[in-house]
Amino acid sequence: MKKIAILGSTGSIGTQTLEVVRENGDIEVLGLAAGSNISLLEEQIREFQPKLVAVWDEKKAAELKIKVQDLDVKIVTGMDGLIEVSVMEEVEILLTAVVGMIGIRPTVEAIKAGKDIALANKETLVTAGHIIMPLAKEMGVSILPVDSEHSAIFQSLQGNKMNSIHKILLTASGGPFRGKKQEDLLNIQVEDALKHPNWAMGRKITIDSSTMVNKGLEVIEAKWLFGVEVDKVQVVVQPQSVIHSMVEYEDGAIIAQLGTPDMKLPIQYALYYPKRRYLPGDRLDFWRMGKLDFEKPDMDTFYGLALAYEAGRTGGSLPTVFNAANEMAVGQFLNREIKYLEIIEIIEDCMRAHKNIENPTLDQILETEAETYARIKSRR
Ligand SMILES: NC(=O)C1=CN([C@@H]2O[C@H](COP(=O)(O)OP(=O)(O)OC[C@H]3O[C@@H](n4cnc5c(N)ncnc54)[C@H](OP(=O)(O)O)[C@@H]3O)[C@@H](O)[C@H]2O)C=CC1
Ligand SMILES: CC(=O)[C@@H](O)[C@H](O)COP(=O)(O)O
Ligand SMILES: [Mn+2]
Repeated sequence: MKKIAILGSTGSIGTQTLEVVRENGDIEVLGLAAGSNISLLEEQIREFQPKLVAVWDEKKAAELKIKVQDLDVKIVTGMDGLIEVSVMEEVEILLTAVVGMIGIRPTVEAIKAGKDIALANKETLVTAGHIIMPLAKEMGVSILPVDSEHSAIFQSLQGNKMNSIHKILLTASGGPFRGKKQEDLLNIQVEDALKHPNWAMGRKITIDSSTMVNKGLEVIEAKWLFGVEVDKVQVVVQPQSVIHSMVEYEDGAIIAQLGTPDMKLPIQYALYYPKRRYLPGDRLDFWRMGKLDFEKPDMDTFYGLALAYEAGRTGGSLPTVFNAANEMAVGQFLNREIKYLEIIEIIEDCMRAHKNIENPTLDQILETEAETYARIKSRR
């Protein structure tokens, strides 16, 4: 039995991970963590019987304790709780699927404790990749990508350890507003932005896909996972989301991973790497698929992507500003406090105001996050 813990078990990736666990039957879930959805957590506890469960919200944790008092499970709270789950002694792989840079400290502590990381939580790598990747190397642990594009790149790199990457071709759906111009986006409502053309995902990443900030975060994520400069990562809009990403080698050969849009494949690949296992679900049918399209991203309209390249190229604390500003601005948009186009205006404003720190420590990253939040709050 493989032993895992999951941060963000009640979310889109977390629940799909538990489906993979259920379908395979040979993975033991020792720890779970979530924010506040205790009704789903109770169901998960009853089905998977973890030893330790972290709930961010203290009141909800107290309610959950009462609900599961008939079971042998310890409930912990807050950041200490998240970390306790992340470093559980018997856990081999920690799947990180919390949303946002809240995942940094648990991920760092898990690596220090020698756990392999199946990483969906891209914001952690975007902001702290310069700490996480060398630490993982030092500790001899693997960072296994779960994000679909990075899993595709990782799969396309298998058997090519001796060959250097000429270019990464990172595919993008283009989101629900592909082909639109700034003036078309003036009155976009939350419901419009939450309609992703191909993927069913959590709310924050769905908004990020619509602004193409998701692709920007993924460019920086690729920089850290695959050790390439951001300018070697070319974004290719592939509206059908059939080609999940590609690697071009020095001889011009391009190797890609294709499939239906189903996150269970990258999740399962990360959990069983390097083995492939049977996965139920739809297969690509080339006779019925229709045509595949390819486009250049419109970085004038979706200039959050251009800002991400700038942040990734500059490095230091600027990617933290890019990410933190986006996290808060997306939250405000989802709460209907700001207009859609303000998301990117806020990111740019925060980036322009920031004095970059070249090689920030963990504390400096968290201070930069707090300063960015304070700047955004002072706008109103
Ligand atoms: N969904 C997808 O298909 C993909 C997602 N990703 C990445 O994976 C990550 C998760 O995304 P997704 O599953 O869509 O997000 P969701 O919003 O669906 O889920 C987020 C999860 O994190 C939990 N959570 C939130 N805040 C805290 C906290 N403070 N402490 C503990 N748990 C917390 C939530 O708990 P609760 O429900 O109780 O609030 C929930 O379990 C993101 O970084 C995203 O970018 C990457 C590729 C694809
Ligand atoms: C499923 C996944 O990995 C998401 O990050 C997805 O790729 C979002 O799609 P776009 O950002 O390309 O619209
Ligand atoms: Mn992705």
